[in-house]
Amino acid sequence: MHFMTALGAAWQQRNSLLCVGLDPDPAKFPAHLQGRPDAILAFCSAIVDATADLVCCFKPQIAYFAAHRAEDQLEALIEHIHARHPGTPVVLDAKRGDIGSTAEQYAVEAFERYKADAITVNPYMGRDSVDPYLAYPDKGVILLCRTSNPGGSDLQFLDVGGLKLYEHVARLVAQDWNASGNCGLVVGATFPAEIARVRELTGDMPLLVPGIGAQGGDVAATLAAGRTAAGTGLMINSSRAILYAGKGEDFADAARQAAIDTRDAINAHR
Ligand SMILES: O=c1ccn([C@@H]2O[C@H](COP(=O)(O)O)[C@@H](O)[C@H]2O)c(=O)[nH]1
Repeated sequence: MHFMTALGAAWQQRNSLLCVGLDPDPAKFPAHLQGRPDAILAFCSAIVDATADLVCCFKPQIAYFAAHRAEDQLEALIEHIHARHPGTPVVLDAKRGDIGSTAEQYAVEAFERYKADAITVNPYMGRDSVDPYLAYPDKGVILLCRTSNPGGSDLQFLDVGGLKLYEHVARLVAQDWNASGNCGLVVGATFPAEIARVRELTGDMPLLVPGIGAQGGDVAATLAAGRTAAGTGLMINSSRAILYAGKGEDFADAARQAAIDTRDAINAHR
């Protein structure tokens, strides 16, 4: 199924714009999982099973798996999501960016090895570095635009001929790169004014919005700036605030409650 079709269905059927980010840090795992060789998979699967009915997508961040030589557990986790929670899109947060021949390998890794439904990509090496991902028309290609970190302003706020660089990226992607209708953009919840500007430039393009929860982004301002007329258009990510809501054996129940609270806080402003 096309990523955008699956995302649209998840928004409607789950009545949720919440994306749960899967950033497993073994140092923060509850004691009973510590030391298990499959701890990352066990932790993430429990979070997924506890929250799947509350989300429009999951976003595993590849660094948290690769850093612990746990790519096999990432593969198994995505297989688990597709098998147990069909119709739940998986956005692989990899922020890839390289010349075309290398990008082809990254695209195979994301879409064929991991079977992700979408990937985050850094657009700053230009169109030919993104084409290998766009060549999979059913897969989502979510390009960094206005990132949530303070240092994002160093480059993304530069003036490039009357527009800020992030505005240029938003317009370029919306008007040129999105021929297959499979592009989205990353815009941080920490910058609601820029969410509004990106929404203005891109129509109803889906926006992946990290930065609520641990980074302190404002939910109400995010919704006011970024929701579409249909009250959707956003994948609002929270990772640490949900994953580590509890520290004990009931960590998945605590994560579920945190996800319910976050989904409801988002829905209160749709
Ligand atoms: O601009 C960006 C792009 C990506 N991220 C990623 O989102 C999550 C945020 O985690 P929290 O614990 O909810 O802060 C993480 O995987 C980042 O790599 C981002 O924060 N900002």
